[in-house]
Amino acid sequence: MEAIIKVENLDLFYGNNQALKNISIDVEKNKVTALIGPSGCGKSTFLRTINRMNDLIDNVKITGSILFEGKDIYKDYDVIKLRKKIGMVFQKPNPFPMSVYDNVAYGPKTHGIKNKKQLDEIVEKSLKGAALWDEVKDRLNKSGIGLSGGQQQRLCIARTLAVEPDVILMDEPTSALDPISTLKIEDLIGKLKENYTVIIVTHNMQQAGRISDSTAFFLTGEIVENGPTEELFYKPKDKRTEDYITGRFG
Ligand SMILES: Nc1ncnc2c1ncn2[C@@H]1O[C@H](COP(=O)(O)OP(=O)(O)OP(=O)(O)O)[C@@H](O)[C@H]1O
Repeated sequence: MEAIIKVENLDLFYGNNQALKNISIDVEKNKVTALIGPSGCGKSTFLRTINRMNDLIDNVKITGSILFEGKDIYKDYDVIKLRKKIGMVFQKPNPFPMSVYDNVAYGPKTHGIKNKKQLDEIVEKSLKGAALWDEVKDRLNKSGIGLSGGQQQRLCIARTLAVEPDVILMDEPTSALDPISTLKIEDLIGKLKENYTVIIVTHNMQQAGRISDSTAFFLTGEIVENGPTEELFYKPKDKRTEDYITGRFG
């Protein structure tokens, strides 16, 4: 297996409150890794450490290391460059209040691409990559906010793809969506892993089972167990994992 991200002995404190405890995990390239666990166990906090989103929060202290392609993201990386390589999709679709086209072209433009033909190509490729092109190709100049919730979330995925990341972090990307839109995003995630590495926080264990190759089970800031999704679901090594996946708590 090829690990694109290696997390070693990661601790994170919000003030005096330790939210992540000695997290170590290898994330495999071109796979989907799901992060599961009860509310407040640190899944989102962990996801945010991977593209340094916690840097924006006061009073956060992080020790240990996260290596991305062998480089320490807290020491050897410029944060803007890092976020270009490691993109993020949030729980609630958050398109910018601008046209569908401009939503997708925004990232490449900020990274210096000005040529209209090149931008057109990026927009089309990204919308196709997010399985949205056919639905919006005739309304590229209409507002992104006018799309349905599921389309908005795919637009946000297209926006992320437009800057050609290697890794896509997703924080409960379907929790605000109806079942049909959810299945579309799940199908899409299955396709995305051909070209990208996906790490997804989900509350929905069926979803983790359906879409992920590996799963990490978090509990009170620690990873109790992680490994191939089937093993974790059907042959958990730790009693706490078994209790959680069989619905005994959480
Ligand atoms: N900005 C913050 N400042 C202080 N404490 C925080 C902050 N964000 C999260 N926490 C705390 O860190 C712990 C982990 O929270 P986090 O949101 O990472 O958990 P989670 O597993 O993603 O939960 P959920 O599934 O409910 O989203 C919680 O105790 C939470 O209260």
